[in-house]
Amino acid sequence: MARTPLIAGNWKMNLNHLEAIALVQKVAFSLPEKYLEKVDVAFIPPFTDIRGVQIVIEGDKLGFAYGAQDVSVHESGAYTGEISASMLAKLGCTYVVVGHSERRDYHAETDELVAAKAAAGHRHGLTPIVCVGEKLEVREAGDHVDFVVNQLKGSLAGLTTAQLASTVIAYEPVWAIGTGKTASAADAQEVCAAIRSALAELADAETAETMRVLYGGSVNASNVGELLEQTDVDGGLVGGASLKPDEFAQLCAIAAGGPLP
Ligand SMILES: O=C[C@H](O)COP(=O)(O)O
Repeated sequence: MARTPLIAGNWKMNLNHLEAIALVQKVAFSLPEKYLEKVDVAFIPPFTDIRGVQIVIEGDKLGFAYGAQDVSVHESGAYTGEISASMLAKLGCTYVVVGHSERRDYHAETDELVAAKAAAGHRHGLTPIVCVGEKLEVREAGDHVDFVVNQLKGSLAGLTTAQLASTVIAYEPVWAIGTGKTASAADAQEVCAAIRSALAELADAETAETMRVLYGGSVNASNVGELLEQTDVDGGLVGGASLKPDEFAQLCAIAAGGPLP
């Protein structure tokens, strides 16, 4: 089954709304539209940038998707500082990232909360990008596959097969995030394959074959090609390199099968 690769640029807490518009325009200028027939490209900006990103993408009819970095489990009400899935859907978001390791670490997010956020996204037609990944000590102990599979099962608990079918998984080893240390392509493949097997148990083999499993952690234009050659790696959740428009455009072009001219 051929899965269209997805490259999602997670800007984290970078770029104000004016810088956001400029970055999307620069990527659009550098990346000819024909590449978007072979790769799905999404921007995941801070909440305050989403409206601007929507306006430039819709106004210029750009073939990009966009989404948010987090979502509330609640529908509405007295939850100061939170953003609901219905608000994101109304802004035209396709994706919402849930369970990023920075949320798990700095905001004590549990698997249970991550699963509830994924469910909240699904209630409003958003595609959750559910992040999982082990810390260095877990990998050094050789427990990374078991750890990630358990974390995955907890973070998807309660989702139906239909919801799983429209969920994206991102494997991000924590030790590779923002460190310049990428997992080797073989390491990424090992865990992404284990994730797909677990998805086959949670849903069924056919559904698991259609689901996209991304790798994240120091992905750049130089290593994305080898990562995407792996059978079970279907794209990248890109942090630092997504803030550099020329590099991000090149990275997307490589994911589409050929570098920019
Ligand atoms: O969400 C993106 C990841 O945390 C990867 O970030 P990075 O590419 O800066 O390592």
